[in-house]
Order: sequence, then C-alpha cells, then structure tokens
Amino acid sequence: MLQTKIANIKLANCIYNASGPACSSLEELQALGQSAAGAILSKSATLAPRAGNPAPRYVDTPWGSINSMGLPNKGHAYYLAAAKELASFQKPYIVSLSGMSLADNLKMIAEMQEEENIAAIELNLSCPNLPGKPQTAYDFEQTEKVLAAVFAQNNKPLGVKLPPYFDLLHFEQMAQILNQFPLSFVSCINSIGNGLVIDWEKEETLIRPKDGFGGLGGDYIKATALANVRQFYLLLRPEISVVAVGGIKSGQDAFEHILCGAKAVQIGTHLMKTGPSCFAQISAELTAIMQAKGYQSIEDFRGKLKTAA
Ligand SMILES: O=C(O)c1[nH]c(=O)[nH]c(=O)c1Cl
Repeated sequence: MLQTKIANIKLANCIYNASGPACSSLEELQALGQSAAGAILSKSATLAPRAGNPAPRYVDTPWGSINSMGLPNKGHAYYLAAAKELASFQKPYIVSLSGMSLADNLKMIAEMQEEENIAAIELNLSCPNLPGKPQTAYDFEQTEKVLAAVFAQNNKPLGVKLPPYFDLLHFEQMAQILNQFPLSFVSCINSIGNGLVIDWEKEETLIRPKDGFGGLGGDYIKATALANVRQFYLLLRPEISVVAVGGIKSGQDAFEHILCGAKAVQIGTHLMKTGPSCFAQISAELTAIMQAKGYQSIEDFRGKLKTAA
C-alpha cells in the first residue's frame, strides 16, 4: 500500500526519518531500523567528529521547532561502519553528508562507494547553522561546481538536501542546474533558516547559538515545504524523485505532500517530539485516507494535485 521507489531503491514504506533528529548514534539508527520507517537516514556527517554549537540549541515549540545544532556528529567513518550493523533490518540505509568543504565531501563520498550496505547518499547542501558559512544551495554557481565534481567520481545513488526557495525564478534556476546531473532524488526542504523564537516572559531567545537565530521545522514550514515539493516535481526530469520533508506529523500531511508529487516523505520535528512510533502512526493514518478514497498505491494519486476551479 505504502511501498515506493526512489530511483531504483525500493522502500516497503514511503515514510522514513529526516536527517538530523534522533539519528546520530548507532542506537538511534537501530531504533529507526526496528520502527515502521521504510528507510534509515543518518545525521549529516562531516569528515571528523564535531561537538556542534553550545546548548540550548534545539527547542520544541507549539508550532514546531527551532535548532542551531551546528552539525554535531560522530564523523563520517562512524556512519560508514554503521552500515554493516544496520543491514539486518533489511531496509535502505542512506548516509547524509555535509562536509565543511568540497574536498571533504569528495573524500567522504569516495569512501562510501564500496560499501554495499549503503543504499544511497543524501548530500546536504543546506545546513543553515554554521556561523559564517552560507547555505551552499543558495549559491547557484557553487552548487553547479559541487555537483560536477561529485558526479565526476560518484557511482552510488545520490540525492541532495535542498533549502527552501521562495522565488519562482529561483526554482527554475535551480531545476535547470539539477536537471544536468544524474541525481537519484532531491529532498525538499531543510529547515527554514535563521528564524527567531523568543521567550517573552524571560525576554530572551529560546536558543543560544547565533543570538537565537536557527532553522525552523514543523507546522511553521509545511506550506513552504509543499510549495517546494510541488515546484521541483513539476520542473525536474521524472528520473529525479522528489522526497518531501517539512511539517509532516499526520497521514494527512503525508497525503498532501504525495499529492504534490513526493515519492517518499521524511519526518523530523514530529519524530523528535514523539519518537519512532510516529512512523506506524503516520503510516496507519495515510493508509486509512487512501482506503477511504479508493487508492491502492501512492501512484494512484501522486502528483495529481488540481488547481482550484
Ligand atoms: O545545525 C544542524 O546540525 C542542522 N540543522 C538543520 O536544521 N539543518 C541542517 O542541515 C543541519 Cl546540518
């Protein structure tokens, strides 16, 4: 009912975790393996382990979350080694990479090539929380340079994690670049960067890094995520799958993203708030909606959003 394919990767369930929340340690990755999630996606890795930004750096709010983690992770070798430990769950294991430089990304990608238990690489071009570093995917020239270098050496299924775009010309410019490369997927969207959430009683910011500026997730970003999924579904070659992430906490939210064209959906903030049982929750809700509407598979309605008459 909920099975899907991302490029030639089969998922028994189109719902899995977003990179970031609850996917940094082997224990967290194993918990995802034991859950109803259709795949396991790691925290974005850098070449060497990182401690990340000072806390408080992640806070849940009534409408979602704000974070400025600063790319804390156990280093790429850890996530490469985890592949063998996770194979027994018999679901795709995808490694997210977010190198501090193009050279680091190329080195990490090269080391991932031989590991057959890594189904795909999700190259993160959109971390908003590294002081002094812009989000790569807001620099179109740099993005093209990175993808050309990556695909000169990569033979594994590879997709990119994109930031939200807000200007129709930007969607077209980005799609024109992405369509030049043998990408397996794009994941839309990363958090909306540099939001600000305040505790008005204490008259201070919720998080500490960057004077309180951090990436927004959850309800705050669902409408923007839907728009980005829809735009890239319409503008990219059909061989490039669109994976939806942003504001999904129910079967209805997942249904809406698939209606916009998503082949799979990722859960971030809601996973952080409710734990890995969220995959069974959202799967059951999505299945119920599909049954009520007479759909047997997600392909029966994927991308078929109509414009109001
Ligand atoms: O601060 C983070 O670690 C972080 N936080 C985000 O919201 N998106 C990202 O891609 C990353 Cl890498």
